[in-house]
Amino acid sequence: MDATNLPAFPDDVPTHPLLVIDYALIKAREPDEIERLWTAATKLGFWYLKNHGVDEEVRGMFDMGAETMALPMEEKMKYEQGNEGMSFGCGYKAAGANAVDATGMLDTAQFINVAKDDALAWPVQARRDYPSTVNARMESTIRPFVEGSLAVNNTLLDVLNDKLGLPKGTLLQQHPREEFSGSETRVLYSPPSGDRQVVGSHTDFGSLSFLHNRLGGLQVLVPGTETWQYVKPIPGHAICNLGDAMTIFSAGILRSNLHRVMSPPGLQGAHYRFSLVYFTRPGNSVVLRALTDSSPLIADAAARAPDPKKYDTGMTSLDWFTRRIKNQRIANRKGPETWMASRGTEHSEPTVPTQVAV
Ligand SMILES: O=C(O)CCC(=O)C(=O)O
Ligand SMILES: [Fe+2]
Repeated sequence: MDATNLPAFPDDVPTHPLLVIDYALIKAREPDEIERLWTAATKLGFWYLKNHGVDEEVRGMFDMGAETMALPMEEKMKYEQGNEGMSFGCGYKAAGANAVDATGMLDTAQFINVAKDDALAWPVQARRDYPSTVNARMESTIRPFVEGSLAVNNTLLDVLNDKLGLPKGTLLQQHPREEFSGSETRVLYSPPSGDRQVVGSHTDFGSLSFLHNRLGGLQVLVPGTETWQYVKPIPGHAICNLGDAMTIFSAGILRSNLHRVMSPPGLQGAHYRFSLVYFTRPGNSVVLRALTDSSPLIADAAARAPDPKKYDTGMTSLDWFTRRIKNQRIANRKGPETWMASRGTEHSEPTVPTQVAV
């Protein structure tokens, strides 16, 4: 996709302004910028990130996505992720393989997902095999993008760790580089889809998503409102959002907000849409529960939570991820209960921390 030939995001469509966080200042542990990140992470769980330094790798990944999506359907289907949630969601996902709502409407997005474990182990195959277009760019494009995204996400986790009052490195220990996990990179591809949902309303499954949008279409449901609002892509700005694992670890202090993808608005809606994400997810064996033993702030939030059981899931990260992936596959649908079984932390009330001014 040549980003320079795309129409601009329309002026007359309402958007939700995210806070712009400067990664260079976060890396320098600048206190005011950390405070702004904390505000974004606790209030909406979405923010723009500028100066992240991964732009060149992002361009290569969009090319990899275009090359992969251009393969014959028959070739892509050899790598389809399957209905078991077992191949940890990795590989290719055909359009219409997932439900977008409780009625079983079908999604319109194709995905190519590459596991972090495979990108880092290449040329050794750690988890599964991929189309030739992925293999061809594993070394030159995918591994550098994964490394760059890991550096950014790990820095953000480290800063949030300290703000949550956790002992140094606690959050990073939930995401060991060497342990297999659901961490992956994804290129999404969708045709003009009119009023249909491209990706249904969801919270992200893991900890932290590092998203790159060129066309609009991403929408968030801002807490306290009932209307979906577009997030406008800004060149050079990534969009970061927190996932369920962070809400659970923090007993609701950090927010994993609902979002979905629609066709891009205005003239953009006539174009095929590509987007790119790196998802940081906890190690497979990590049990998803509030880190109450490690932080008084989290212990206090858990004690005040209306339904503390929500933050003691009894599930490992692998179980959580498999449950969500599997129950959104249309082939596994029995009825609306399958959709409900695919849901995340979206029904949690936010727990406002007592000791922190926001
Ligand atoms: O394509 C986008 O803008 C968002 C994709 C997304 O939310 C996801 O893959 O989880
Ligand atoms: Fe998402």
